[in-house]
Amino acid sequence: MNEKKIVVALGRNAFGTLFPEQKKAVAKAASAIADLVEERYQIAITFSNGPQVGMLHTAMTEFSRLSPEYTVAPMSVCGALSQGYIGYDLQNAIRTELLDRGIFKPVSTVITQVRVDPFDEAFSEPSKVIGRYMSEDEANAEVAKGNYVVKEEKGYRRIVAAPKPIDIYEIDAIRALLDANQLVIAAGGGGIPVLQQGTRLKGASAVIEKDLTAARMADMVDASVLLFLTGTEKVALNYRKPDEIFLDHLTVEEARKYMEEGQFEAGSMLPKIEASIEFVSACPDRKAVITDLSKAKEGLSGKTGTVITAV
Ligand SMILES: Nc1ncnc2c1ncn2[C@@H]1O[C@H](COP(=O)(O)OP(=O)(O)O)[C@@H](O)[C@H]1O
Ligand SMILES: NC(=O)OP(=O)(O)O
Repeated sequence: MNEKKIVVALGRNAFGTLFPEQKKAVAKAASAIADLVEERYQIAITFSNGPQVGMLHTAMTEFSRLSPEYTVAPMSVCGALSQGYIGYDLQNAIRTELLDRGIFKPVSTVITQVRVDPFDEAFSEPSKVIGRYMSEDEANAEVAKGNYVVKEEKGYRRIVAAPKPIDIYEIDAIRALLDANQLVIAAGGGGIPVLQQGTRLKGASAVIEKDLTAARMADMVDASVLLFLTGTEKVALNYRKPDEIFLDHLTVEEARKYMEEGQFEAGSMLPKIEASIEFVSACPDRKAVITDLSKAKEGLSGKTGTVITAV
């Protein structure tokens, strides 16, 4: 048996946003995961939730406006809803894909809480983009409700705080499932952000960057590979410029240098690079791989993707 433990971080293109869209999209992710199961990896999966958590929060807020007997759902609850709803579609799709290939392997989703620091500066500087694009009028309405928005090329988006993940409360359950060679989906959407108050965990109004939680989880289960399945086959320098070049390999030192040069876009490629640096720096045998969702197997075997190693 291949003893390699890997953590796979599935990006937004694995899901789409709306219910039917997501159901269709997860089939592709399920196929990528099944390929890795066939290679006999022990796999923990985490996933994006930015569009969905925004959609759920808007829906729940509107619902409470229309039916005042229902209270507004806090962002942490919407994070939990998104974990359950995306996890459900994903575990179902993976189960079917595996059975169609003649493989029986239990797949489960763990509702996962992640500790954040109440004094994290992110709480006073919202930066995490969630939900769909909005018109200027819709954006103004959000601001009037006390929410934050940012203007992007294609319109306005909501932004929320993205505190750093510190600890994963359900890590023992995740480890136990991995050790039992079961497929585990955990810390979806970066995990539900919680503040520890004695024995109580209080949901925080935030959405954690899932790339950073993926690195935390990969470290805590002592994975040898952290695999980001996203929308690009390789990381680029001079992204989308005439002199764009795609990278096969990055050392931590090179990655830090390019980060300082501003080569990686905030909120998209930058957190993957930061997460990769954090994960591989802790142990020289580890590697992080960034590649396209359709190239999972090739990325892991070193045929494509950008590999990040300590040296
Ligand atoms: N330097 C870069 N090299 C390659 N892709 C980049 C770079 N900077 C930004 N990107 C864009 O970032 C995307 C990945 O970020 P994003 O879609 O936010 O992540 P996720 O797939 O985890 O949801 C890529 O598909 C690509 O379009
Ligand atoms: N939680 C999170 O990082 O989601 P996105 O990848 O969709 O931004």
